[in-house]
Amino acid sequence: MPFEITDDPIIKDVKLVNSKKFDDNRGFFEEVYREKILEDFNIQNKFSQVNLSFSKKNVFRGFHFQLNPELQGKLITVISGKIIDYGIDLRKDSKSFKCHVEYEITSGKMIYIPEGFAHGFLALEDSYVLYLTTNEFNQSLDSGIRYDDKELNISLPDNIIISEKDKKLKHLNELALDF
Ligand SMILES: Cc1cn([C@H]2C[C@H](O)[C@@H](COP(=O)(O)OP(=O)(O)O[C@H]3O[C@@H](C)C(=O)[C@@H](O)[C@H]3O)O2)c(=O)[nH]c1=O
Repeated sequence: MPFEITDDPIIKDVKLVNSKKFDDNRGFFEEVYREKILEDFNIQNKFSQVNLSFSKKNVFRGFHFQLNPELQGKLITVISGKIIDYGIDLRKDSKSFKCHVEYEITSGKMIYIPEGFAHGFLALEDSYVLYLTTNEFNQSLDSGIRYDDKELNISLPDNIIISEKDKKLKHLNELALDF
């Protein structure tokens, strides 16, 4: 089995994936995506887009989500560097509504954040982050929550670097969600 896949203990739909790494004197090999195996573990396995971003140490991107009818589930990994990845459950009928997960992700580890979640990450080092999304990007449906919203119970360091766009995001209680 090329992957070890586990559920988050609280928010079961969030999955942690460890890839089997084949090291040899040339370097290493590992699989990033295999349709059938993801399906067996209830990870939505039809992805429409693959993204790569580079973030300098202390950059925070988030907390982002795409609105209906083009929600985005995300399968996230790190090519080099180290991030803390966050997923916030925004599904109104979920027992874990407004709860979040946070995991350190490095090369060889992946996290699946389902549709109906906001997503963000903090770069603990200069980091290349690669992620697949279940729907294509649609700027008119792009949305997000302010990084410092107290309701989220997520405390980020004071020295984070964020985009002008992310500084202007709204608080959770100002957003109309229909997930
Ligand atoms: C996300 C995205 C952005 N863009 C463009 C829009 C903009 O001009 C530029 C930078 O966009 P952003 O500032 O939104 O990039 P960024 O802050 O990295 O946004 C990403 O953050 C992480 C946490 C996610 O979960 C992603 O889904 C996405 O929202 O890239 C695309 O063309 N396609 C895309 O899929």
